[in-house]
Amino acid sequence: MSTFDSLIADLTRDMQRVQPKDALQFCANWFQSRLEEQRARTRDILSQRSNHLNVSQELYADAHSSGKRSTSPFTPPLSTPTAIHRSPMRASIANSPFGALNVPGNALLQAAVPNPTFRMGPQEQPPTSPLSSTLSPFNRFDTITPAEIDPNDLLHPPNSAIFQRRTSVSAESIDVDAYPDAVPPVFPKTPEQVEKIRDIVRKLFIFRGLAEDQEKAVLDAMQERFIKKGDILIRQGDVGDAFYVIQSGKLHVFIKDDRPPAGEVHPVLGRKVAECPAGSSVGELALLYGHPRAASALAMEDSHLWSLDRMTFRTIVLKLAHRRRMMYEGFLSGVELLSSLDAQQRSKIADALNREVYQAGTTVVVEGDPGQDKFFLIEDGEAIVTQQNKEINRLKKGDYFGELSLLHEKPRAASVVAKSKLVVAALDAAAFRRLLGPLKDLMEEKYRH
Ligand SMILES: Nc1ncnc2c1ncn2[C@@H]1O[C@@H]2COP(=O)(O)O[C@H]2[C@H]1O
Repeated sequence: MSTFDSLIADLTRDMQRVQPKDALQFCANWFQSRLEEQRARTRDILSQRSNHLNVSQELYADAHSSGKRSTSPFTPPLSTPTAIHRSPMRASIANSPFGALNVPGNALLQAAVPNPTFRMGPQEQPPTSPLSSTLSPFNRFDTITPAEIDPNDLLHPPNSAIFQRRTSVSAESIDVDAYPDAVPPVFPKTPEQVEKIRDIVRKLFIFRGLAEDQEKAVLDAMQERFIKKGDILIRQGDVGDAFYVIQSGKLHVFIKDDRPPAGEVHPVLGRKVAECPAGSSVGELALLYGHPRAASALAMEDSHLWSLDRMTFRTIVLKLAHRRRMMYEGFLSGVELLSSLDAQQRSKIADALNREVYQAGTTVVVEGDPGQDKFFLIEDGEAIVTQQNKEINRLKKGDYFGELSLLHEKPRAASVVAKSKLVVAALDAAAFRRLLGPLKDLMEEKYRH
C-alpha cells in the first residue's frame, strides 16, 4: 500500500469511529496532528542518529539537571559538565529554559541558535511532497560532504529550518518511515512473559486504542528490569529516557517544589503525590511532553518492571495521544471552565481524557458514594442532577460534574443521571488534580452565590 493509500485508510477508519459532525474540520485536524506526530518522530530519529555519532547524554542535559549525577539504576552517569559547552550551540542548549526539548532540530530552538544542517544518508530520499516548493528556503536540504563535518560538533546532522517552523497543514513532509533507525527494538520473551505484559498494557489508559501491530511492537520492545527496594527509578529533573510498567512490587512518586510539605514527605525527594502498585505505570509525562521528569519514583519494595524506550514510546504512543488530542481539541476550546487555559494546557487535558458513553436513565454518579475517582465533562447529551431524588439542576454539552468530591475528598454530593444518551470525557482523579488543580477556585466559585 502506498503512503497515501495507507494515510487515507487510517483517516477513513478514524472518521468511521468518531463520526464527527464537522467532517472537514476533523480532516484538517487529523492531518495537522499526523504532521506534528511525524515531526516529533523525525526529531527523535535525528537525535538518535546524533547518539550514534557518539553524542552523549549531555546533549540532552538541561539547566535543571546539568551537573547533577543521576542515580537512576538505568541512567548512565553523566560525564563532566564541561563537555556540554564545547560549542556555542551546545552552550546555548545547556542553558536553555526548554531543557530536554532542545534535541537537534527541535522547533523550540531559539532564533539566536544557528540552524543545524542536515545530511541525507545514502538510501534516503529528499522530501517529495507536491506541497514542497523550490522557492521556499525551508524546503532545501543541505548536501554537505563528510569533509565539512566538524567531528566535535555533536549537533551537526539535522537540518533544518523546517523543524523550527510551527507545523501547518501546508508544510512539506519527510517520510520518516524510510529511516531504518525507526524500527523498534525486539527483546525476546517467553509466551508467559508476553501474556503478563499484555494483561497489564491492555488495562493502561495510555495504551488504549493500540492496533494489533502496535501492541506487538510495544510488547516486543519492552525490556525486563529488576530494581531493589530503595532504588530511585526516576529522578525529578532528569531527562526522560524510558517509560515503565510495573509487573510486581511498588513505587511511590514524590515531588520536590516550593509547596509547603504536607502528608508523607521524603527527606530528599519531597512530598508524596502518588503510589504505583503492580499493574500500573510510571514515567509517561517526560516522554509525552519532552519535559524533564516531573517527579521522582522510588521503589518501596523489590520490583519487577518492564521498560519501554523513549523512541518506541514516542513512535507508537504519541500517535494515540495525538489522535485523542485531535478528537478533543474543538470540544475543549468551547468549555467555559477551561477558557483561561492556553492551548498547550488544553492539549494536556485532551491527552488524559477518556470517552465514556451512558444510555438514557443510567446513573453516572451516585449521591453519597465515597469513591471519588473521576471528573466528567459532557461532550454530548443532557444529564439531570438530583439530591434525595429531587432534581436540582440540568447539565448540557460543555458542562462538567464530579469535581466537588475530588476537590474536597468527600463523598459525592449529588447523583447525576443521563437524561438522554450521554457522552462524557472523563478524567481520573490523579490527572484531575495535576491538570485542573489551578482551576480549583473557579470550580468552587460556582457554588458560592
Ligand atoms: N502528581 C504528579 N505529578 C507529576 N508526575 C506524577 C504525578 N503522579 C505520578 N506521576 C508520575 O511520575 C512520573 C515522573 O516522571 P515523568 O515526569 O516522566 O512522569 C511522571 C508520572 O508518570
